[in-house]
Amino acid sequence: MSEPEITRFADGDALAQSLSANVAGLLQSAVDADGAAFFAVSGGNTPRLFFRQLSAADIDWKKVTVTLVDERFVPPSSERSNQRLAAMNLLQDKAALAAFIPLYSDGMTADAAARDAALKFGEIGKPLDVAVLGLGTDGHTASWFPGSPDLGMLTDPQQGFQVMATEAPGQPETRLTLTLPPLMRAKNVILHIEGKQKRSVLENAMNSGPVEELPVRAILRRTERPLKVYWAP
Ligand SMILES: O=C(O)[C@H](O)[C@@H](O)[C@H](O)[C@H](O)COP(=O)(O)O
Repeated sequence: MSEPEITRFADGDALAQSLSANVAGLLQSAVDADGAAFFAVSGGNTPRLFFRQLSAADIDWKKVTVTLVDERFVPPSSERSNQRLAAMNLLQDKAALAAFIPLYSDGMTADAAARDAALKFGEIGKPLDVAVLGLGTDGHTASWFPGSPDLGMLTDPQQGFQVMATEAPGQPETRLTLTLPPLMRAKNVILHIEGKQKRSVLENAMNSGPVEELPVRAILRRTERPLKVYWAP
C-alpha cells in the first residue's frame, strides 16, 4: 500500500482554490491526451466551495463527463440529492457545458438504475480520470458504510459491478454507489476532508485494521497511484 500524500491547507477557502485548480488541470490534461475526461464527485456538505470554484475554471468542459461517486436514491428535486448538489454548485458557469451521468433514474428500481448508470459508464470507454472522495466520521467513503450487509461486495476488488444499490444502518434512504474497482482504477483519486475529527479518522484508517471497521481503508489500500489527501482543519 502506498502512503497517501497529505497536503494541509490553512482553511477551506485555500483548500478549495488549490483543489479546483489542480482538478481543472487534471481534467484538461485528460482532454488534451484522450479527447475526453471522466470525473466523479462526492456529495455531502464538504465539496460545495470546491464545486463553486471549479465551475469557473476555463477548461474544455464540453469534453468532460461528470458523474457521482454515490447518491441517495431520491429524485433530483430532493434536498438530499447529490445530483441536485452537483447541479446547483458544480454544473454552473463554465462547467454548465459538461455532460452529466446521474446515478438516480426516475421510474427505475435502485438496482435497475445502478445497471443503467454502469452501462453509460461503459459507453465512456475509459476509466475515471479524477475521483474526489469525501469521508464520514464513521470512516465511510462513497456509500460504503460500516455495518452495511453489502460492504464486502462493495469493496471487493474483483467483483464486476461498477455501480451497486446498497442499504446501510442509519441511512434514511437506499444508496447507489460506485464500488471499489472503478475507484481503484481511477487515474487520480483525491480525498477531500475538513476538520480535525476527519483527520484523526484518516490517521486511524491508515493503520492496520479491518475494512469493515473503517471502509475508507478499502481505497487507501488499493489505489494504483498514491491517493492525494486535501485537508484543512
Ligand atoms: O452522499 C454522501 O453523503 C457523500 O457522498 C458521502 O460519502 C460524503 O462524502 C461523506 O458522508 C462526507 O459528507 P460531509 O462532506 O457532509 O461530511
